[in-house]
Amino acid sequence: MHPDLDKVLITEQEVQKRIRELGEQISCDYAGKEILVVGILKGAAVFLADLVRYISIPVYFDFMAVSSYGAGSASSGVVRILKDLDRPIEGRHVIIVEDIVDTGLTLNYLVQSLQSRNPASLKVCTLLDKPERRVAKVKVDYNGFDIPDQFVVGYGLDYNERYRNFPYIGVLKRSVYT
Ligand SMILES: O=P(O)(O)OC[C@H]1O[C@H](OP(=O)(O)OP(=O)(O)O)[C@H](O)[C@@H]1O
Ligand code: HPA
Ligand SMILES: [Mg+2]
Repeated sequence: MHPDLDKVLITEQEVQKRIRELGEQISCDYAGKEILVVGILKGAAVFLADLVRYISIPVYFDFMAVSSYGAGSASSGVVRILKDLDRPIEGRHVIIVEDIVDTGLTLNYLVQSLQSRNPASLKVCTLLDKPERRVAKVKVDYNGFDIPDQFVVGYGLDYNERYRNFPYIGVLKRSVYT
C-alpha cells in the first residue's frame, strides 16, 4: 500500500468485480439499443475505460470537462464547462459516467445541462457515492459503492492531481492534506 494512505477501502479485485456487474446490468437494461456514455474528465476516465469493456451492446463515447469553483476548497455549485460534448445528444440514450458523487453539485449541473438538449433518455452511473455529503438532490441510477465521508483517492480520483493511477480506492492520510 502507498505510504500516503491510511487504508485500502476497496481492493482492485472488488472494484473490477463490481464494474463487471454494472456493465452487465447496463447491457441488459439497454438491450436492443445503443448508448452514448459521457465521461466527466478527468476523474471518470479510468472507470469509463474499464466499464465499457464490460458492456456488450453498441456504445459510443463522448467527454466533458467541467470546473467547479468557489471560496476555498468548497464547491460553490457554480460549474463552468471547460470542454463540451463534440456532438448533439438529441434522441440518444445517454449515460453520464462519474467517478464519485459527493455534494452532488457537479452532477446536478450536468444533468440539467444535458437534459435540456433533449436526449431520448438520461441516466447516471457512478463508481462511488458519498451520500452523507449530499447538498444537491440528484438521482443516481447505477452506483458501484456507497462510501463513508472520507477523502479517497485512486482509480481516477486525485488529490492535487496525484494518485489517479492506483488500481484500488484508498483513504488518504489527513496529514497529507492538512
Ligand atoms: O459531487 P461533487 O461535490 O460536485 O464532487 C464530485 C466531482 O468532483 C470530482 O471532480 P474534480 O472537480 O475534482 O475534477 P477531476 O475529475 O478532474 O479530479 C469528481 O470527479 C466529480 O466530478
Ligand atoms: O473523496 C474524494 N476524493 C477525490 N476527489 C473527490 N471529489 C469529491 N470527493 C472526492
Ligand atoms: Mg479531483
